[in-house]
Amino acid sequence: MEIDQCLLESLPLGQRQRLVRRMRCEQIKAYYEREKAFQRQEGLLRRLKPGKSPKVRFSLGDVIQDAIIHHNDKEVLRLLKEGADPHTLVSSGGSLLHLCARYDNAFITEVLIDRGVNVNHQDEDFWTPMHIACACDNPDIVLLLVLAGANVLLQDVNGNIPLDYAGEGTESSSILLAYLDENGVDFTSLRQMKLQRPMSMLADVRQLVLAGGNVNEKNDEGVTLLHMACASGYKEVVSLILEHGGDLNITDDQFWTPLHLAAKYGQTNLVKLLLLHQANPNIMNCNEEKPSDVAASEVIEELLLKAEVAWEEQVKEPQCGPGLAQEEPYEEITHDLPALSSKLSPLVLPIAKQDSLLEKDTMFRDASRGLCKQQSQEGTPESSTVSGGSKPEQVQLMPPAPSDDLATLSELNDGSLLYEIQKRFGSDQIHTFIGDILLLVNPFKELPIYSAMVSQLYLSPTGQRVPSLPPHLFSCAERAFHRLFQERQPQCFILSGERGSGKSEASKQIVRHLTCRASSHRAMFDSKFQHVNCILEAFGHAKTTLNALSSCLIQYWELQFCEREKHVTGARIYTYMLEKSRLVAQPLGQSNFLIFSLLMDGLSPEEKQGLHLNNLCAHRSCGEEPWVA
Ligand SMILES: Nc1ncnc2c1ncn2[C@@H]1O[C@H](COP(=O)(O)OP(=O)(O)OP(=O)(O)O)[C@@H](O)[C@H]1O
Repeated sequence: MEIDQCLLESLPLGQRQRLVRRMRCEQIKAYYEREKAFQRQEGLLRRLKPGKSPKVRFSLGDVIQDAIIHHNDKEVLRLLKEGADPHTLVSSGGSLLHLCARYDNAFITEVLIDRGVNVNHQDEDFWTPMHIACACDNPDIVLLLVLAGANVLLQDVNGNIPLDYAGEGTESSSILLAYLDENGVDFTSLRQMKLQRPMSMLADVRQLVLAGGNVNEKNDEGVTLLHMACASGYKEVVSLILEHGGDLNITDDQFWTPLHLAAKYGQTNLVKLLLLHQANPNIMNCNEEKPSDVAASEVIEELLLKAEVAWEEQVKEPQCGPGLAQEEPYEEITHDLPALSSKLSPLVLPIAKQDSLLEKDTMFRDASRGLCKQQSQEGTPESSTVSGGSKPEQVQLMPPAPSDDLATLSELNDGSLLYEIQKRFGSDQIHTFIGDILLLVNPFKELPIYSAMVSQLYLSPTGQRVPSLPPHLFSCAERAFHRLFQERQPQCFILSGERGSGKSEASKQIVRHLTCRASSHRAMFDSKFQHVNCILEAFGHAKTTLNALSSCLIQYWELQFCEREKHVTGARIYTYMLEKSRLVAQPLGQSNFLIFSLLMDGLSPEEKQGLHLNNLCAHRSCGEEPWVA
């Protein structure tokens, strides 16, 4: 609408105003129409470009691993065509063939062999694909590898050949035995071959000694020849090193002595030999464990405990002379080493995690034994509530899975996240990492995953996640604990979720785990926390429609730590923001603070009478809800 300025000025004021208002309205209308048209155009463009939403991109190497694991063979072929490298290495240092062997993917095994992938590639633990195929008893893969010319005599880090992992009577072992037989390899020569490793180490050490070398030389991690020989059970090498000034009590960077390693790896005779040479059984490693704490068998543990006592006595009265050496001459102990736990067979874990699982398995046993010991020593009622009885605690922890950290999933959208969480929940995996955040789904049932023994398992010297253990609240507690010292900043946990989602339970577990760090005062802390929780729950919790024990207060816990020894030394609790209004008015279907119901349940009729609490219905502030104990 165009208006001549002179004409406008000549008009009376009222007319002028009306005209200008009309002009404005038309301008605004035009503006809205333009905007609408613009938005329509934008929407159309967006629909025409559906791929524009932000997406996480993974390398071809990552995607092909996932496709192999899930037997998505077409996808593997497509990725190889797109340029994915068939020689890609996986996290354990193994090849894609290792993955195929583990997940029984025969089709892709053939494809990779055709593409020239090294069938004898060894991962960090020197496992070849054949080792894995045998351990998982995947005979198709064993056969394909044999036909492809794989070397069936390659030894892993423990000197085991694939046949050592093939269960007796399995198809995999039959294939290998037939193959070895055809090639004229008998068991005597196999045994000789297994002896080669200690023999070559013995020859190397002899040469070193002859050349005047130092047998106590350490590598980058502080490990000496004696550590290696003890862990592997090479007795002659150990004897030779000891003859030439080997330091029995030398520690590596993690403060492990040769005795620790011999004990941990079940080398009974070496434990005995080292003790006879006066190895100190009381040295602690970085986890504050003595060799007896990491012993792989009861025989070893007994030997070490006896030696500890003898050592202490000798320190007190040096004239008594060496304990064990005088009492018993060295004799070989011929007993079977503890077999791999059934947890490792059938193999459900990436091979690189086997050793750490074995380690954890030993820890499970140690922790339960240690706990029983602790209970019998303490014998207090509080200590028995920590683990609930003298028999070893039941622990149910799942093996690590790709979905442990949802941030690493190749497909990230609402659907895939929900699917994974539901799947995990179905197998009682209530904890899941999403990057650094821990997601916890309330199971509404007791799971054996919060015991003191599990706490022990999650203790970590650095606060890093332990790859062989599944996501857990205790991992987060460990991280915070270590960051406290690394960053010298107070740490806090933000527990967020709707009513009844499990925040209070989670905070209790975190505090309980951190008290594991309280060293010798642990039982005292546990008992104090239980008492504090009773009081908090009584005065700060009430029944709501979603939660029979809903917290109506905000709590603030403060734990104090000793910096030098990294132990919890004290704890204080402040209670902030009590929902005081609940005292006089409760929402529909909810009750007052639990202390009232506890009073009603606990008081004798006389006491009730004294407090005029005879007729519950007479007290308006008690609400209509029945009392909850
Ligand atoms: N990790 C868990 N394992 C087993 N049961 C759990 C767990 N977490 C919570 N629960 C169950 O769910 C109930 C409610 O949990 P909790 O009181 O911790 O929730 P909340 O988030 O603190 O609720 P509110 O916000 O109402 O205080 C608990 O009484 C317990 O029965």
